[in-house]
Amino acid sequence: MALVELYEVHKDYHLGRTVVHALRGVTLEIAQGEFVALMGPSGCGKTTLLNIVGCIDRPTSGRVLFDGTDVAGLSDDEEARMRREHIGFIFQSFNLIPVLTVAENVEIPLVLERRPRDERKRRVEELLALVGLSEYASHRPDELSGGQRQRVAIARALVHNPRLVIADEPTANLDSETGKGILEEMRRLNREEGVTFIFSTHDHEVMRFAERVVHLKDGRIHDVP
Ligand SMILES: Nc1ncnc2c1ncn2[C@@H]1O[C@H](COP(=O)(O)OP(=O)(O)OP(=O)(O)O)[C@@H](O)[C@H]1O
Repeated sequence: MALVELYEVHKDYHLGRTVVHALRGVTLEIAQGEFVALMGPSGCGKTTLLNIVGCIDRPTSGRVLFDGTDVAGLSDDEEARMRREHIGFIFQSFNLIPVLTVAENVEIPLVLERRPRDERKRRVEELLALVGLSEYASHRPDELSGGQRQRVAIARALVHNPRLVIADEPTANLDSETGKGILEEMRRLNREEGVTFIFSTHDHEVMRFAERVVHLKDGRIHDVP
């Protein structure tokens, strides 16, 4: 059963009189439990596509279904609830809240879902251990390196057991060993807990971890022989 379905998705951006065709008819299905890498050169539309898959942005034309529901038919509130409960995000620019501690940043999705305090504490500890940041729980993001901040963002994306995690270049700011560890953890969570992952990358090394690679070029999916 497909978790996400895109049919003939186009996305145009208007810059003054110029129209940028960021996506030019993307049809893609992602099944529950898949581990998918989205590869392609800078500017080919990876971030645009991930934002549409994650219901952060809407297409100019075409259809997007999440778990069989046409996203176009949802109100803004319903769409926000779906994102909050079922999707975790990892961005290139970590998007951490600077006045909160590392543990509090990771806890946010659980607070939004009103999970009990004990469960929140346990999950946050588990996730910080998973990304190797247990001893930084009470630090603030500006006391961490870029790589450590991204690992906090990864812990936050996974903490509420989402069905889908969308990661825009999750390893771009990590050294190769740490990046490998993060991908192995993502793959483990994918296998053991059935979380579906789609992540973008430039890095061909990353392809070793993906069970499926989708190649994007000039806003279109293309097959690589
Ligand atoms: N908000 C926007 N307004 C105008 N043009 C945009 C906007 N966002 C993206 N674009 C354009 O759409 C195209 C696709 O951009 P996108 O960020 O999706 O590519 P990408 O493959 O993620 O690139 P990178 O790997 O460098 O992050 C590019 O030509 C970009 O300049």
